[in-house]
Amino acid sequence: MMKLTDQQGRRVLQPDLCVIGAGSAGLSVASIAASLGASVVLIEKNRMGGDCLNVGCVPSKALIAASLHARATREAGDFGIGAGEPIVDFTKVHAHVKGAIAAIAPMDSTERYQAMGVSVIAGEARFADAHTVVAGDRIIRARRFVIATGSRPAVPSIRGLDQIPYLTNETIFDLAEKPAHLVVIGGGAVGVEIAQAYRMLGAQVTLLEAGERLLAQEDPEMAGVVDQALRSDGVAVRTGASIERIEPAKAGGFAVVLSTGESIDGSHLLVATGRKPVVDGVALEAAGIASDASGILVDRGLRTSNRRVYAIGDCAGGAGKGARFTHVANHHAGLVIRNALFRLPVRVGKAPIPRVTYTAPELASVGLTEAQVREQHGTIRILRWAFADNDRARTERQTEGHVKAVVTPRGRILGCSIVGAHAGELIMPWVLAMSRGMKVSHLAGLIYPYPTFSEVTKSTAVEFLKPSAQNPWVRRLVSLVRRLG
Ligand SMILES: Cc1cc2nc3c(=O)[nH]c(=O)nc-3n(C[C@H](O)[C@H](O)[C@H](O)COP(=O)(O)OP(=O)(O)OC[C@H]3O[C@@H](n4cnc5c(N)ncnc54)[C@H](O)[C@@H]3O)c2cc1C
Ligand SMILES: NC(=O)c1ccc[n+]([C@@H]2O[C@H](COP(=O)([O-])OP(=O)(O)OC[C@H]3O[C@@H](n4cnc5c(N)ncnc54)[C@H](O)[C@@H]3O)[C@@H](O)[C@H]2O)c1
Repeated sequence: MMKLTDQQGRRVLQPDLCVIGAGSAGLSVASIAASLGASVVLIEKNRMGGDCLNVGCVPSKALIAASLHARATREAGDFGIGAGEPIVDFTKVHAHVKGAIAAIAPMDSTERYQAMGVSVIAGEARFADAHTVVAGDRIIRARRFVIATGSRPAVPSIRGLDQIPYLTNETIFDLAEKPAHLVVIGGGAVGVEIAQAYRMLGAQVTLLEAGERLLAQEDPEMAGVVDQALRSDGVAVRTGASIERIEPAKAGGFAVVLSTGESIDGSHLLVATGRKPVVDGVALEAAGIASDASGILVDRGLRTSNRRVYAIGDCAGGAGKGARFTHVANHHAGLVIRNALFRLPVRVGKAPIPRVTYTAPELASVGLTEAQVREQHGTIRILRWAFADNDRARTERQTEGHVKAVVTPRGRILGCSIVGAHAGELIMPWVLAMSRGMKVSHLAGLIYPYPTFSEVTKSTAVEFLKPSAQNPWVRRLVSLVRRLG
């Protein structure tokens, strides 16, 4: 990489790629580019690993893992194992969550990236002009820039909220005590995952969702199973909840007052009402980069209004706006590499993107929901298979949930949703089939090991073939062959 100094003696770096933000998106693009021999500068103003490692996927899944152990202890009696109400030490649960972060952190560390040949700069990056980024005393004039500044919690304007010390995903994983009564505002992925985890760990939990149902992006039939699971775990789920105000309670804590006049007292408040892209702090305007509420505006090639600059991951808006997941950030990174380093044309939005909500049972989906399909397609077939009819699920007493696949009459897969144990793992054959244009009959024809949960895929796919068994021609053929001896 070329290094110069400017008139004020500041170092000027001239790498192939300058990446702003070392979260899932930025790290991914930096590591692939470096492995291909490109010179890369990576700038991070806070913690390496971004949200996913520090305040998102990793701590939430570690918390959920602890909560599943608590649940398993409660249910051990069903298997003939003496147990009972688990003793949950919240200090140790907190240590486990932090331990999970610490175990993964070296993978995202400055040291590892520097060893790969990436120049890592700790500091805030700001555009000085269309070709230049400044970070501390460094000036970076890269061939291409990638903005990967992520997203932050979107906090709604509820009267009195600013008077209460509320939690968001940025602070809840620092909690090392049992909340007497956790009130969660927002029934999206963050809200349902954390509400259920704390409930399974023994806390009283109320979940307030303004909409008519939880997990609004998901098929209502499948999200309904998660809703029921939360309720039977003892989470007080309140959909259609309109919050009037929040005020300090006389006995300490706070009271959430609904528009019905009902008041709900709580000790800890989690705000999980969505995310908004980080578009400030980078001086986008200095580089002629447009943004709006959806994020930094990009075209289908993830390029911003400044052709030398891409925006990827949670901060991408326009044609790049969609599901905000770590695997989407990684996918964006791959597209940018192809375009920036190899000049290959790329198009975001083509690949089927799976999504998983890590509740118990998990909810995983890919492609279109039934309602979306009914808007766009004529005749369709819905295939279902219940976990209760899977032998492994029966042996493990995990019979809750089902698979629902939406296919065309010719067997093209338009979408699949699975709610049940290991749904996040079980969705992958459906993702593969959709990505490669395979039909549902291909999934029916595979050999699945017995007894596995993955047989739910075979059973669902075989449902597609069942009407053929009733076909009079098939029956005539069978009787003809029988007569041949
Ligand atoms: C509670 C929770 C649980 C989640 N669980 C999952 C999950 O299970 N699976 C999943 O796929 N996704 C999950 N997500 C979503 C996932 O965390 C995000 O999609 C992912 O982190 C996006 O990566 P990113 O790189 O775009 O942004 P981020 O991870 O937010 O990284 C952006 C980085 O840019 C830095 N930055 C910002 N501005 C500047 C600047 N001017 N200069 C230098 N650095 C800057 C920030 O400090 C940050 O480190 C979860 C999110 C939350 C909140
Ligand atoms: N398992 C995963 O992959 C995972 C887990 C957590 C988060 N995420 C990512 O993070 C994103 C953000 O998650 P999220 O759950 O914060 O947002 P979300 O947008 O998915 O859900 C927010 C919910 O809050 C509700 N809401 C908004 N204002 C409200 C109010 N005043 N009162 C009551 N309810 C209100 C909305 O109706 C909505 O249902 C997700 O879309 C996803 O991309 C992914």
